[in-house]
Amino acid sequence: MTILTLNNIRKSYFLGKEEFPVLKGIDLSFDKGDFVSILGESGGGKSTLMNIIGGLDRKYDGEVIVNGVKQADKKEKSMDEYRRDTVGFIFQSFNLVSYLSVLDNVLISLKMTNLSHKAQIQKAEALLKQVGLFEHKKKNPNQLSGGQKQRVAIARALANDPDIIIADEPTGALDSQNTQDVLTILSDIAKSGKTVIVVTHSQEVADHGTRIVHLADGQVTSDERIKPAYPAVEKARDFKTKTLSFSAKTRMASQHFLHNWKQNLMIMIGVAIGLFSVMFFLGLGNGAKGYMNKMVTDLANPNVPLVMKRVTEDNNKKNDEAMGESQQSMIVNSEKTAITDTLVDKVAKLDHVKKVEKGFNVMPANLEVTIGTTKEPFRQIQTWTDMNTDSSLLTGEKPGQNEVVVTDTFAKKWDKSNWKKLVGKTIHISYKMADAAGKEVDIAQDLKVSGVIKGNAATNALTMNFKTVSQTFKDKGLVSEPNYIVPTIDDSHNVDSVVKKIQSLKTNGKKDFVTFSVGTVLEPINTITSIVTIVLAMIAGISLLVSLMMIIATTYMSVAERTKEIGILRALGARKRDIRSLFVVETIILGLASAVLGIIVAFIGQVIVNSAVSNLLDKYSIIQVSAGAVIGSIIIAIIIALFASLMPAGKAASLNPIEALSND
Ligand SMILES: Nc1ncnc2c1ncn2[C@@H]1O[C@H](COP(=O)(O)OP(=O)(O)OP(=O)(O)O)[C@@H](O)[C@H]1O
Repeated sequence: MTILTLNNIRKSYFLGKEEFPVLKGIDLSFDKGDFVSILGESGGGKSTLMNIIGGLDRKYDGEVIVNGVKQADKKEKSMDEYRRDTVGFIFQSFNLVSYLSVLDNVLISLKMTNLSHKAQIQKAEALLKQVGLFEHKKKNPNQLSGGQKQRVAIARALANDPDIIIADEPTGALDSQNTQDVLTILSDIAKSGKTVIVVTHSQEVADHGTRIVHLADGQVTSDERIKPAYPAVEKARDFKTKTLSFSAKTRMASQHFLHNWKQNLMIMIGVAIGLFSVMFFLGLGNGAKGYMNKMVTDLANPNVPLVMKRVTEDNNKKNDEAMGESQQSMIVNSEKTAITDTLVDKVAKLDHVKKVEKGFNVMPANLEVTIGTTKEPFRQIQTWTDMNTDSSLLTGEKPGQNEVVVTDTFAKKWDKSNWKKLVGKTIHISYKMADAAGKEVDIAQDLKVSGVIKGNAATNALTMNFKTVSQTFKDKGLVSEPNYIVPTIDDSHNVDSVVKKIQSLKTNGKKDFVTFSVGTVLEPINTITSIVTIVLAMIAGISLLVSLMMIIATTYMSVAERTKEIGILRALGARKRDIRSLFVVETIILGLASAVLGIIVAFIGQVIVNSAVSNLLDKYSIIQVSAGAVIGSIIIAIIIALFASLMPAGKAASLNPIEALSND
């Protein structure tokens, strides 16, 4: 019963335009249960013919008819399917995959079937029993003798239960005992109804078969039957072949990754250093920004902007320019800067404004504080509002009615060591203010010290509550309306929008207010920190480019080293894209492993640095690696790996299987 027919097969190789005909019209047919030896002189075209029969070579003229079906389109896909389904290869040099165990080598073929994982293992073990190697299933090919290797290769060729077994000099590398063993197995295969086609130089091998075909100079010179073909056995296959599954490819890729662990570890360290540095610098930027923000917001509440009367006549002036003029005018408490209740209401009615506090900030002439023999000039009188935070108090409390908060400079001048005792004492304050008409008014009052804040040479202020100041001014006939107000905003996210609204409030077409918030101070700090952080992270990121090159180079090297393996996989029926994904998946595993290593090192580094500088920064964590940076580095690692694998994996996929198999 014919399984394979070759009709007028012709094949030439070309060197430039010169044609070298190798097969010059081969007509042969092969029966089921036949053990055919193809004998011939070296260079006669035997291997070329085998490559055509095995579906590795598509560039020939003539017809190959398998099971009555002509190989018509000779497309890559149908040839892959043909190799997977119909033929099994046995090579002179065994061609086992070195990093896979004996069992896994047999399983490669079975991974291209729809058998369950368990059934695949059972079948692989049964095949290994059949060739007498079950006990060696866990060994690696390099732990086997030549004869044993060839028996593994036979088990692998039989795994898909193919109709045709093609063996190219299967005993060429074996001693006589192993040759006998292999020939017996091949005969048994033929007896099981399969067609065995063996290319050989050896008459001994040829005599073992049922038929000998002589090939010389690209033609069949004799076709001799020694014995009848073994009877065909009709046995339906209980599974189907299919393409290599993704999980099988991932498993193979991870097996190679582990096999090559030393080289991979080096690359991983390289990539991890890059990722670690990027994460570390971003973390430092985060921490530094957080620390500076904390410092500033500890001093002043960011949710409470300062609102002053806009005094400039020019509506187009930007807020920051207009503010200078308002601050100048505030020094003397004039009607120009007074914020009337109507204006206060306008702000209070805005959305997200919880409450509005009134405040004063003035710079009276001859402002002086006396207690006992201690006399100290001050610069400003300001009022305590929500802008001040309780944490700014070194001791004591915020000022109540007829109370005042002084600076530690003053308190220490009074008593260097017991300065805190100033709280509760009464101090005498005197200063001069000009009234609306410009006439000087003398003010003198005794107030109780309620607390002490850190002195600030620039402001050097006495802090009272609004009512205390306003009442004093009212009693003296001075402007008693606040010269600034502080709205408290419900949520920090709304500060910007409320501030913008306040800046655009108008009376009779003229803008009412200018504003100042800590947020505006923080903005440039944050911008600069972000820029510095990004620049540092980018510099660190350059090492990632180096890693990229490193991965590309090593993957190319790996493709070169594994050329033979690629040929074997193609011969077993793996598609181009399976080869590509093997390399891509392995590089992605490498990228992910590097990211994990980088992340672990970054977190260890974070703990070490943070605890080292903890005392300097008041227990603040200066390195703060964010979840975003962690996720980002995983993504970067995957992108680098993907990018690095594209070209080498493409090269691997496009290798010609015949050339790959003949690679030494
Ligand atoms: N890729 C190729 N390009 C050009 N010529 C080739 C190529 N492959 C094989 N040939 C030539 O084709 C002829 C047949 O080679 P082939 O390998 O089929 O011979 P063979 O009978 O298998 O020889 P051997 O017994 O030594 O393996 C040889 O002359 C060889 O030089």
